Amino acid sequence: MSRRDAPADRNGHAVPTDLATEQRYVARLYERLDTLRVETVALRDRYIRDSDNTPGGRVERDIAYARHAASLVALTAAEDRLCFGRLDFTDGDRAYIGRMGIFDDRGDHQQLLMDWRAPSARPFYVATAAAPLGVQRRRHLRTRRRVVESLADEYLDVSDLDQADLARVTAADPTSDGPLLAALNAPRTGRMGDIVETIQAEQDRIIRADHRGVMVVQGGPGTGKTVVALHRAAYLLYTHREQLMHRGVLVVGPNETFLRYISQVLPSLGENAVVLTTPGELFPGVRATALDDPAVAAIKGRTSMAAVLANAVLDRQRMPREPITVPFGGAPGGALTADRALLERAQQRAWHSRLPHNQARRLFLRSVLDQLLRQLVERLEQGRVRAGGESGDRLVFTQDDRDSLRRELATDPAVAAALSRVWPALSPQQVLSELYASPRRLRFAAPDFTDRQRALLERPVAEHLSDTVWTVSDVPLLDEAAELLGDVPDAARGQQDRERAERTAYAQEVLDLMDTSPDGEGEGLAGMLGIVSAADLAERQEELVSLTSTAERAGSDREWTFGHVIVDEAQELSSMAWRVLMRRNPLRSMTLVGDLAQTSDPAGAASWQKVLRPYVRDRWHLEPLTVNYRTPEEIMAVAARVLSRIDPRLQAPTSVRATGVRPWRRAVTDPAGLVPAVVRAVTDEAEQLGERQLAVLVPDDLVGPVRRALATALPAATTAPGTDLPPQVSVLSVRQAKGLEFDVVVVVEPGRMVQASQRGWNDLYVAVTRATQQLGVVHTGRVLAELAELEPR
Ligand SMILES: Nc1ncnc2c1ncn2[C@@H]1O[C@H](COP(=O)(O)OP(=O)(O)OP(=O)(O)O)[C@@H](O)[C@H]1O
Repeated sequence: MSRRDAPADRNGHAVPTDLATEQRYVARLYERLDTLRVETVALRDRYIRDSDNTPGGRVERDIAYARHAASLVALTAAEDRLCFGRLDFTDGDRAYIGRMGIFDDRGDHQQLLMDWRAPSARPFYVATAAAPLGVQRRRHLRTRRRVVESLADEYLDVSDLDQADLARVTAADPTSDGPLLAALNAPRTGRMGDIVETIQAEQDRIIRADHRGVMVVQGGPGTGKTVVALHRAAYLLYTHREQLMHRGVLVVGPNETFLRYISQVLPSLGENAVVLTTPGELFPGVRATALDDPAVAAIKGRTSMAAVLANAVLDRQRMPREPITVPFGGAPGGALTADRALLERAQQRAWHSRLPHNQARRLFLRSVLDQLLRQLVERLEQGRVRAGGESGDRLVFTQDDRDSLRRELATDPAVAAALSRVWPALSPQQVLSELYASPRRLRFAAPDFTDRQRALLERPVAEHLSDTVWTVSDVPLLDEAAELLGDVPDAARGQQDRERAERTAYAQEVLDLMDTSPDGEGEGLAGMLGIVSAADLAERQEELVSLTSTAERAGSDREWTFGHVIVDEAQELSSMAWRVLMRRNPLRSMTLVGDLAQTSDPAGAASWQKVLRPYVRDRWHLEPLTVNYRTPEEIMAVAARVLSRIDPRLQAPTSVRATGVRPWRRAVTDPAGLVPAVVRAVTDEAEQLGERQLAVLVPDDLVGPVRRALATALPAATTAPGTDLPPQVSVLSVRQAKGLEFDVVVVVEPGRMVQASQRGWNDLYVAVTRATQQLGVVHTGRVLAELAELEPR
């Protein structure tokens, strides 16, 4: 394969005519994009103006609005670097590749631009000189604000070129980086960008793989796992749009900082039917960010917690030994009695149904009421008292009498109060917080745990349930409890929950209609949809779009199941968290990306096989990624030594580039001088930072002190620029830095990182692989042998 960086003459100078030709073509594409935008806005607005104000008309308008608004988002997203490639085939054909498909509106509606995800665009990513797939030349176009700035050509098949062309081709600029290296060397912005222009062949294979089944993408740091997973989401939504738009794609990332970091990738690819979430948000209504101590997290993450929760619910179905007095004014003596035998009969009936707790409760209560009614009738009969009649006559109850007595029993608040504690309606939050708060309940639910393990789970109950601080490890337990409890009856729900359920139901109906009724007939929905009045519709349109978006619906519905699930940093999830994700994706259509060598969570994975076997046995496949696009060779050599401490058999990924800059280390003799030394080192680096981003990665307990010291020394650099972007210099723990990258990284006290937990070497491996350009280490005491070769400063 031969590469040139610009259309060059014999001396390697750009050929202006090529640029001018491409500029003309690109201008035409933008002209068409502008027209499409104007047309879409007009269509969208016409629906608002012209639709009639009947319920059916309103539904049709809402749906059309949502559709056109989504198209507009995609058209707007395509603006930046709309066209970035061209393929010239040996048979004379030519295709331009870009962010979306665009067709001519004249003549035979020829395709002007091919979506990068289309099957015919594939050679742009995978054709090589050895397997050119009919491609003679691959051209990369670099554009900025609609202007073509440069071109880079690769000739895959030179056999048909004439002498002049061949001379041009071989006059490549040997110092040229090519589009991939140019992208990798560019300063980081604090947000991940898309890579549609430079997807590599091994990545393309993963992005376009069949969506059915479970695929695990295992690769070392910087091999593009995250970025590939996101492009795969965009590819799947394009290829299986009908199927996936409706159910949506779920992307799970380790924390909110990470989600912010990747948040622009899919919108820049024009895709919005994706729900981005963290493991702490998988249970609707709870947004957990707090972390348990590692020992507690390890216990909460075990599969055996599923049995503990089942027992905890069973505990709430246990019958009291002593009979219960049920006050009822209509009974002789003013009360009935529910003894153990009566209650156990009702319990058996409820268990027999195999329904979840809250649904089975209805059967339980029904059975108790039936038996109480029988008792009441018997006692009334035995009392031989007939209302208004003489004593001594036998009382005869008709079916109507019985029905009305039953109604009285069922609606009597005193009866309800007496029975409410026997098989109570429960929310997951109640079950879990009351379990943690009671050593007795814990003993019943976790008989196989040691006293110490149970003690680790103990926690006092908050004054109000809504004040409970849930941890990330609690979330799968809440979900598990919800599974065992079934729908929480309205009385046990909070106001917010109720509102959310209503909004979800509304949006779902609108969406169902989009699916099944193109002419917008929706008379059955008339009442419900009346909540969107014609008068305030204009202002509510945006809200409606978000209501009908997959994210809103799926985020508020625990039973929502996704068309495809992508998990990033998948090695960090506990066994209990996997159970939640599998429930959200019964089809088992999943892409899991991770690196077992980077596992730091105490409940995280040590083997993919172990994680997946319970759900898919061996029906999953592994795709390795082996090239590191982030970390230069010099830093990777350090990382490889750290990796060998985790497992000497593991192979670090190969860096795609070198920078010539050696990583450095600075030893601090007096531990009290550590923070000032970090400040000095970072200040030195900051002077040469320019536009670049720097991160200081520290042990957890140093986050506060180092952050404060740097905020004083470098106030401007450590303040977020007011936009959504992070500050130029950030101080993070390793856990917070997971999945992120920075131009320059300073690692503080690696020795302490290693000792901080059982997976300390994994943490250090993550820390030293975050930099795209330079790595420095500041340490007290003796340097770790693995870092001894860093250049002393
Ligand atoms: N084909 C590509 N073209 C341009 N940049 C790429 C390409 N592949 C990967 N990159 C870049 O390499 C960097 C690392 O990618 P990414 O964060 O996806 O790696 P990762 O495997 O998820 O890393 P980690 O395991 O450390 O989180 C990112 O900046 C990404 O944009």
